[in-house]
Formats: sequence, structure tokens, C-alpha cells
Amino acid sequence: MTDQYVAAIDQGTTSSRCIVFDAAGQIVSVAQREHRQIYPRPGWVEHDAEEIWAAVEQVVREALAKASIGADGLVAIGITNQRETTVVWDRATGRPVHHAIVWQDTRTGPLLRRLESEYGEQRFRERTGLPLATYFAGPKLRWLLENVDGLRDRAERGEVLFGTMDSWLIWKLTGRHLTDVTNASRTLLMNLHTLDWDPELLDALGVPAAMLPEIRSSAEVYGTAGRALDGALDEVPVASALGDQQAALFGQTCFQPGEAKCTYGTGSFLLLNTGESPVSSSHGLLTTVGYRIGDRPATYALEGAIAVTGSLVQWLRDNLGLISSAPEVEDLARTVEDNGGCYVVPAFSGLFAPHWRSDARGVIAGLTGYVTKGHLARAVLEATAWQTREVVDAMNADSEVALRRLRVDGGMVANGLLMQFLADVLDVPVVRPQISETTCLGAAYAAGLAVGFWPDLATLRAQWRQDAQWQPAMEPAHRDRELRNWRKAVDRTLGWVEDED
Ligand SMILES: Nc1ncnc2c1ncn2[C@@H]1O[C@H](COP(=O)(O)OP(=O)(O)O)[C@@H](O)[C@H]1O
Ligand SMILES: O=P(O)(O)OC[C@H](O)CO
Repeated sequence: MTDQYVAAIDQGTTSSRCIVFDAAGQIVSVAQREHRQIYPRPGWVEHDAEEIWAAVEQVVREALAKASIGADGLVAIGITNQRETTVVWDRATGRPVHHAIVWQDTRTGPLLRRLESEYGEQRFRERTGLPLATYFAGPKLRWLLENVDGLRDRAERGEVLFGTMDSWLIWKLTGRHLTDVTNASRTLLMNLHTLDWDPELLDALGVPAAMLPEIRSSAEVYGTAGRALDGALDEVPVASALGDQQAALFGQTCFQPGEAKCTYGTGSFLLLNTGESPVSSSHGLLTTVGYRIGDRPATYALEGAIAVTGSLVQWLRDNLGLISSAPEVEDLARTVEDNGGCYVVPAFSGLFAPHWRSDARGVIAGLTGYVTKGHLARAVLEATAWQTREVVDAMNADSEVALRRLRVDGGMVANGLLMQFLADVLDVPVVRPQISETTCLGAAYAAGLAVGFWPDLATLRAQWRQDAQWQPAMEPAHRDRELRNWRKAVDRTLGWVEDED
């Protein structure tokens, strides 16, 4: 028998990737391609869904070619994706009716204020586990229905279809209109308890049910990729879909309640497995679906979403020109002993968890003539750790079981200085796995489970391997002093924008 593999597509905010994994969960090949970020106005961010599909086709072909396998070598393909980004396309032609509106886009601010005064935030929070924020898909869909000519009528007639990126790719691959429960839990339209679209919320947001995908589990065969890619995938089952942060939770094998991971990329997202019932947050966290395997009960998670972390390092590189590549931030930060009294709070598009303040804007606080670019680089890295600390404090307050260690992944975890500082400010060990591509790994694991390539969660768990671990080493008094300074700096960001309209 020839060797068998599982492939995963990771359709992310800045690029699309395809990775082929073997039965031991080891990477066999990787292909990646970026797509354009379209900024029509300040605060608006769009993607071209057709361009993304072309990139996905290309990376799948490349990854298979690099692994020297054809469709017959693949037992399944899984999907993971940037969440919340919203596409509407024509059922007959398959063409998007508008650019996709990206999760970072803030154009729905005024609409959300209207919804809040008409319905109150609590009604949405109780049913969806989410605050009324520009981040989520439902308001973006409402914006499209209000602003694309004739779209509402066409939506009511079922001529156009809504989806997040998972739905778009499943449609392109299999011709079916489906979404998975983790992605649906980011729309403000799905009831977290029934795991189905909530008629009252559809009504409040003015969304016709006829345009919505069917909600399915995260691991089951949705269809086969017969027609797509000119048959390059032949009859390969498309067998998983998870939002990228949930996929990373799965890839890190955080299957037990109380286990958590944080993925450090453009933004950072800490998810804590809370078991089979949703835990509601009183401290600014999101309640979301972690994953659902076939017809088993769903596993829920608490999430702390931080909008700006790695993108602050990019800002230091692209806007200030202080470094020429992201990894250089570590060398620059190591030229000094400490932050020199300087703190950077990157509230570029307001603050996400736990604050949810769209009126916040970034500050650099504590500047004196002493501060050098080295101190600034250190403060940039420290901002990622302090934002994580705020989320962990909220988690500990909500879940009553204190976090005891944190599994990390994503592009920033190559930075040893940051990882040590993170362990220091969280006061728990920080652990990095050997496979840092946990997002793709999670989607591959879910697809492989769905087709019986892997028998159970315990088998996946046994494949997890540690690469490095950082122990807390900071004096408590020093940590407390720094935390107080960080909080003072955060206070100074709040209320900066007085009239968002
Ligand atoms: N050594 C490093 N130190 C700090 N930040 C880094 C380092 N390497 C990459 N980054 C940051 O990590 C991000 C890329 O990580 P990645 O996981 O690929 O992100 P995403 O999946 O969100 O595109 C970029 O924002 C980059 O600035
Ligand atoms: O594509 P990423 O890695 O930036 O992740 C984006 C998140 O899914 C947004 O919720």
C-alpha cells in the first residue's frame, strides 16, 4: 500500500497555505501565497474572494507537487480560515457580489450603535456569547444588504449566498453551501445553545434565512472535491472546517477543560477549553464553540481576542523603519536592559478583549529623553505580553480555575525574549510545541478523524511534542510595578475618539 496523507488549507488574513501531513502529524510539504489587502477608506479592509480562491487552488497544487503525491495519496482535506470575514456570492454564477469585508474592518460602528439602542447588547450576548462589535460577521452582512444595489431582494429570493471563508471554500470545492459550527459561532447570528441560526437575531439584523449556509460539525465529510481544480483532487473527501483559532486549539490537542493555547500572529487569540457547556464571561471574553466532532456534543471555549500584536512589529518595520525584518526586533530589544520607562499600547483599531473599546487609540507613554529605539523595541514586544496578561486575568476571573501553563504557537513564538517576558508577566510556564503550524495541523487532525485515518483524540494527543519551555523568573514586586504602569498607559488610550461617525 502506498503512504497516505492528509492535507489542510489555511486561508488566513494575509495569505493562504496548504500543508500536507503524514500519519505521525509531521509536515511533508508546505505552499503559501499572499493576497492583496484592499483599504478603500481608513478603517475599511477588504479581500477579493476570487483572488483568494485562485491562491488556494495554486497552493493546493504546489503542496501536492512538492510532496510528490496525487489525489490518490490523500485520505482527506481539511479547511481552516480567518474568521468573521464575510462574502456574499451569486448562487448561479458563483461570483462574489462585492469584495469580502474583513474581520478588522470597522465600517459597521454606526450600525452597531443603532442595534444596541434598539435591542440592547445583552440580548445578543446571552444568545451568541459575543458583544456587539464591528469584529463579527452578521453586521458586515447587514452592511452589504444595505449597500449593494438590489441585494436584499435577491437574498430573499435565495439567489445570493452568504458565507465566511470556510463556506466560500467548501462551495468552491464541493458545490455545497455549508459552514461549520465554530465559524457560525462568530456571526452574532447563531444561538450558542441550540447551535442553529436564531430567528430573532436574524430578524434584528435583517438577514434573510434563505441566504445562510447549513451549520454542520467541524469534522465530517461535507462532500468530495470532484469538480474543483480541474479534477486535481479527484474524489478526495472535504472532511473538516474550523475557524483558525479553534483549529490551533485542536492542533495543540487542548482537549481537556482547563487547557489553553495562545496563537501569536498578526493579532493574538487565547482560547481556553471549557468543556461541553458554554461559560459566559463577565470580564470581556468571548464565548465560542471550540470544535464539534461529528455528532458528538460540542466543546466550548472562552476566548480572549487581541487585535494587534505581530502587526505592531510590522508597524515598527514598515511605518517607522526601525528594523528591516520582524525577527530583528529581538536583536534591537536586546541592546537594552529594560523598557527605559516606555510603554506602547497598540489600540490601532480600538481595543479588543477584555476592553472592547472602539474609542481607544494607540499611545506611547512614559517618553523621556532617555528612551532609545532599543527601549521602544522592548516596549513593542512587552505590549504583546501585557495584552495577554489582561486576557489571562479575565480568564482566571471567569473560569475560577487559574491557568497553570500556556501552550503557544504562531509566527511570534520564534522570539525567545518575548517568550521569557511572557512567562514572567503571566507567572506560569510557557510551552512551545515542535510543530508550530498548529492551525493547519488542527484542521488536518479533524479531517483525518472524520475519515477514520486517526482513531481517536488520545492518538492525536500522543503525537504532541514539546520544543521549548520558559519558566517565570521575574521578581513579583517588579512585575506588579510594571503592570501598574501598563494599566496607566492603557487608561490613556480610552476615549480618544469622540465621534466615530
Ligand atoms: N521573531 C519575531 N519576533 C516578533 N514578531 C515576529 C517574529 N517573526 C514574525 N513576527 C510577527 O508575526 C506575524 C506573522 O505570524 P503568522 O503566524 O504568520 O501570522 P498570521 O497567520 O496572522 O499571518 C507578523 O505580524 C510578524 O510581525
Ligand atoms: O488569519 P489570522 O491568523 O490573522 O486570524 C484571524 C482571526 O481568525 C480573526 O478572528
